[in-house]
Amino acid sequence: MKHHHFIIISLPIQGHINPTLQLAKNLSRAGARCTFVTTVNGFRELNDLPSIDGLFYASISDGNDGAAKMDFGDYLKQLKRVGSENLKKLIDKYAGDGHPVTCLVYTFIWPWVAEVAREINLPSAFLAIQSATAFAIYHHLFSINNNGVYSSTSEIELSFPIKLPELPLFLRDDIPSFLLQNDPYSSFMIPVMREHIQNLEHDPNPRVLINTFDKLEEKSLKILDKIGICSIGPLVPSAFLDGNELEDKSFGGDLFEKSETYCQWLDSKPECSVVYVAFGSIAVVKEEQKEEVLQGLLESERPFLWVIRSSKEDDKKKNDEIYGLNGKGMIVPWCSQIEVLFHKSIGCFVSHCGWNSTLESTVAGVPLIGVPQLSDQMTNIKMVEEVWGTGVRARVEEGGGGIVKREELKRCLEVLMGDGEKGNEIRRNVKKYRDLAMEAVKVGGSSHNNLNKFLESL
Ligand SMILES: O=c1ccn([C@@H]2O[C@H](COP(=O)(O)OP(=O)(O)O[C@H]3O[C@H](CO)[C@@H](O)[C@H](O)[C@H]3O)[C@@H](O)[C@H]2O)c(=O)[nH]1
Repeated sequence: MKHHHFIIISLPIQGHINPTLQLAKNLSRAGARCTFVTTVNGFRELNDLPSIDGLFYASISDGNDGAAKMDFGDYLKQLKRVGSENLKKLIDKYAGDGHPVTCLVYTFIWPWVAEVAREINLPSAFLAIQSATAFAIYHHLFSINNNGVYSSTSEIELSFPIKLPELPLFLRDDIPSFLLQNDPYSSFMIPVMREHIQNLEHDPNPRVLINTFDKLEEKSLKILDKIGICSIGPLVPSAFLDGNELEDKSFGGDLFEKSETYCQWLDSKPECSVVYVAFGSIAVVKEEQKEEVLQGLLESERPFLWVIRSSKEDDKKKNDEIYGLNGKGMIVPWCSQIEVLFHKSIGCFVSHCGWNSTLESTVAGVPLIGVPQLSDQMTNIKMVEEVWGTGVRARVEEGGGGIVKREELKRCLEVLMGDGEKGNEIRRNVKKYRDLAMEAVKVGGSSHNNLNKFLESL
């Protein structure tokens, strides 16, 4: 194999860092040199960075090293302006040090990295860290070649349902929320996604690596064939895929401090009895929603482990005081989610359905109850419920302010953890997709082969 040096670049957001860093680990293990890059400010926050031969770390300034509060739209413009100059300097530095960079890999929000690569004559690859289905929707709306409705402007009202070959019909509630003009993120996410898709369309040799696997999203991947997509997922620590307990047991690069106390508590619970609840690293869950979840969990009388983000020990104590759990459940500020999902006591995952959480529950074989909050989470739960049959979406009542009520959560828990036929069917599907995920990543599997083909193509 040619000696590669990849720069792999990610925003310091947990849902972006985890798959990106995992790809860097996988490429390093395959013999390449990889430098994982994020912003100066983000880099300071990262804990437990993995130490692996061939894996290095660096940061570039985005012009906001003091992390001053900024409008996100303005921040993205600054990131492009300052970040592209600093990225070029970093690449020059490595050339001078005798480690010339051979490929730039970038994730969501960094579309301009492809332009930097073109300018200095390097290949680049886009690492898509959401589902192929969400990506197929972006492609449908933004593609110039397909005359997408958002390809030149976002002023046009979308009409529903959105039809994509061989996929279910997508209604307003099923597409990534920032594609709707009244969404608070739409004004900057729509231009960014347009830039991503159209950059790939203008590239004579586009390369897209996506964190999914063929058998999970065959039909969505087929739609994306023309932009050089190949599935290389699930990107999760290898110990959970090959059963080698000794190495690679966590993503590393945590932005939040993990609690240490929950493992023993989980060990004390019967198999498949615990409800794990977590809403990822971005969504701010409304107090009213938290109260409904809490009451639903308490009334369902099942033990639960709930992540309520907070980095301070004080806040953790406060949580316990506020919620008065009396040992019925446990609230932690952060945990190693992948380890929790693989714990034998976990019976179901109440999730916002971020793409990483959705994939991790698939690999761990844990059924999902979706309480989507924003972004691609709506699309993910639609696929979970209607295509894969690996979970259910908790419904909100009309006029209910978008809040899932306690009765609905109890109903879903009964479906997934009770012994009815629907629950049995969901558990069978979960097992099927877990096995297919394991097949995809093993030597000779589709994701394993695709990563090798990518390396050979450079
Ligand atoms: O206590 C916790 C909670 C979460 N995680 C990890 O944090 C990541 C969370 O990622 P994800 O489930 O994708 O949620 P977000 O962090 O909210 O991710 C954002 O980014 C994703 C990728 O673009 C999108 O799919 C989501 O909708 C978006 O909210 C996962 O790897 C989890 O294992 C932990 O390790 N410990």
